[in-house]
Amino acid sequence: MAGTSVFAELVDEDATVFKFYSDGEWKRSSSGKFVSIINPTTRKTQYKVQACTQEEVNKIIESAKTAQKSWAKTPLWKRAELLHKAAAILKEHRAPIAECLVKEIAKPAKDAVTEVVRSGDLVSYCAEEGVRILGEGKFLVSDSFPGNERTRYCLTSKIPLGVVLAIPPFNYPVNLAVSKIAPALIAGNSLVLKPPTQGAVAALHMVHCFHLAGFPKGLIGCVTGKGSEIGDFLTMHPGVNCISFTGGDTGIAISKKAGMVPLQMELGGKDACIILEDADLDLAAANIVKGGFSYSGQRCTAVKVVLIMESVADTLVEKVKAKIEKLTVGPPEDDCDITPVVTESSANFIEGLVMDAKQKGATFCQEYKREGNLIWPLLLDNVQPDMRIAWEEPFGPGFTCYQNKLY
Ligand SMILES: NC(=O)C1=CN([C@@H]2O[C@H](COP(=O)(O)OP(=O)(O)OC[C@H]3O[C@@H](n4cnc5c(N)ncnc54)[C@H](OP(=O)(O)O)[C@@H]3O)[C@@H](O)[C@H]2O)C=CC1
Ligand SMILES: O=C(O)[C@H](O)COP(=O)(O)O
Repeated sequence: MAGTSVFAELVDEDATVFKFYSDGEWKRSSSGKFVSIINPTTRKTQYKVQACTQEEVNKIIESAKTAQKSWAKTPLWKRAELLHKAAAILKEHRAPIAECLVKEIAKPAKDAVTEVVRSGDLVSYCAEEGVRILGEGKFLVSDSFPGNERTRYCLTSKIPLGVVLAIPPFNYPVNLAVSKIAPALIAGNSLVLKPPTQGAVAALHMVHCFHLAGFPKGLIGCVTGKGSEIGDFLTMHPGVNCISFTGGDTGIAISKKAGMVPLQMELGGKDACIILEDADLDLAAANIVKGGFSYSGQRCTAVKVVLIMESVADTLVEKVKAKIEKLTVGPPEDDCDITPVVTESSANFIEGLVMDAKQKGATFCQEYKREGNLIWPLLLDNVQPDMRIAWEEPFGPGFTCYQNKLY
């Protein structure tokens, strides 16, 4: 269970509020304020995390700055060894972390376990690749450019940036956090994590696995609080040397405010699947449904638009409809295919796109159905360019649009 056994020190005495991680210790915020994490299925408060203050953010960044100096001098093999250890601990404790993913973001139970295991594998992969890539350098000579003799030599090697700020989104709070943490650490940087509010408790458990692995004090910090409240303070902080962000339009705002630090931005999208006349339609239908509806469409890689050649469109739509009928809809604990979307505001946003499409004449292949945050899978045919859903990212169960006339 979350916050028990090796994770007991993450929670306060009454086991409801999770602490933040600073200078190698789990702490309560002096703010005395908390952020509630609402279970998308029950729509009740599941956990609470600390609403950290600006002073606490300053302290975490200061510790990260100090710790990074000696970490940069730590041999590569030693950095890799610690990462492999963290990966093993993460995988060993997959059950309680997966439970958090089920409760915080309604990820289907099996997929939640997969996310944690995959995260462990990614940490090990980064450790291995890091040893190879960072161990390499380049030797350049000067006579490659006209007019120059071979009288000068240049050696290049990769050096760390310093303090990396990592901000992942809710849909993979563990996997998209370690995909920032592991590369940053193996390269000799320190790391400050601001997890998404929905998914913060899973992320805190993951951070504890790095703590248990024995990383130096202060090298990793984890600050909790609403992005809208502490986000600007973090992203504009002079102690931050690099920002790695994954999420939606928030990334555009961060890019404008962040100033002269390297930015890594993985933002939203509108992924298209193109079906040609000679396609294997059974295979295409299976992949469209998998791509469009896994984790209820809340993946940046989800299939969101399908462009089909007119001659095969009707046959393919029928095949996709038949597969949609077989999807199970319900709570993540039952490992249903379609589970509640992450927040009520996400569900409202999705509903807004659907109603706009309805008003403008899209064909509904199923009846639209919603209960709380749970939205039944829906396929819209004959979507036209003036409909919002043709362009905006629903981040919800399917809404794969068939634009028969676009080919
Ligand atoms: N390209 C890619 O690889 C991927 C892209 N995505 C995209 O992510 C989006 C869904 O994720 P979602 O979590 O809703 O995205 P958001 O952009 O809403 O949030 C992402 C992160 O930013 C934080 N945040 C919010 N406001 C600020 C701020 N002012 N400054 C700094 N940080 C802030 C959030 O914290 P808090 O939760 O506290 O608000 C969260 O941790 C979709 O658009 C999807 O396409 C998702 C996965 C992969
Ligand atoms: O960014 C995302 O949404 C995830 O990285 C998607 O990963 P997947 O396509 O492997 O599920």
